[in-house]
Amino acid sequence: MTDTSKYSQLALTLMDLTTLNDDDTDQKVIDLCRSAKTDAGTPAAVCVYPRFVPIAKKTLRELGLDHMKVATVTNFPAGGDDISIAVAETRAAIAYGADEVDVVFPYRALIAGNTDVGFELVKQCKAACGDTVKLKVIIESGELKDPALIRRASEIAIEAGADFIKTSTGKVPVNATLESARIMLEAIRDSGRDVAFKPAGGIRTTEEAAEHLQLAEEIMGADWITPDHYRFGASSLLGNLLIALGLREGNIDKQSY
Ligand SMILES: O=C[C@H](O)COP(=O)(O)O
Repeated sequence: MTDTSKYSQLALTLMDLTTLNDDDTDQKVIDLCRSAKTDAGTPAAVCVYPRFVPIAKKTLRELGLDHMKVATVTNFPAGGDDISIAVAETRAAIAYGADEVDVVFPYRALIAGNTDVGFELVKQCKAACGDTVKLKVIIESGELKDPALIRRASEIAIEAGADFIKTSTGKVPVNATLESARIMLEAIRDSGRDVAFKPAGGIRTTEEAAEHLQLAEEIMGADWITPDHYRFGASSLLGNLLIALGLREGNIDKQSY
């Protein structure tokens, strides 16, 4: 197996196959779920807005893909600092049936020097999730910009109980970069805790996915990279991985998933 095939196959199984668009509909979410059934296996999860969690669960069940998780987003994408709103949205997402909740960290508050609100927001959202629902904390690294702030946000999220730390919403100019990924993976490694990582936003090509995976191998070791520890948040990567695996013909620039 070539490196390209190896990383493409691995990336596919690590993907949170995502649609988070204002014009999402039940049909678009059904089509997204259908696209998850490939000859190379399935992504780890689909990620949709909260109101689409029930249709995603139902569709995956009908497709025989119950093993796939349904993730959703809260406090998204603004990352406001009202803890009660973030917690209420997280509870509502769980009530809809979400297996995983991606909550946006109040990154603007951190930029303004407030470390407490981020800690408390993550802590209370994790308490709402309990042991069964995974909490992924989006630190919005492209807006934090300063490496020290990216490191600090990662540490706060980890200390407050995040199951995953995630780079980005995909809704700001700078999303997942290798530089931010390195800082966040090192924060996970240095914490000594069993916390996972999700680069998200702007990852479209097999080469970009492979570069992220090689970085994770360097910092955490190849054995660490499983769906319990690593996800790609991506809306336009699957088609390119399938082309790289020889399972789909086409031009990578034309892929919708
Ligand atoms: O969490 C996932 C991101 O919103 C997806 O971003 P993307 O559309 O750039 O792949």
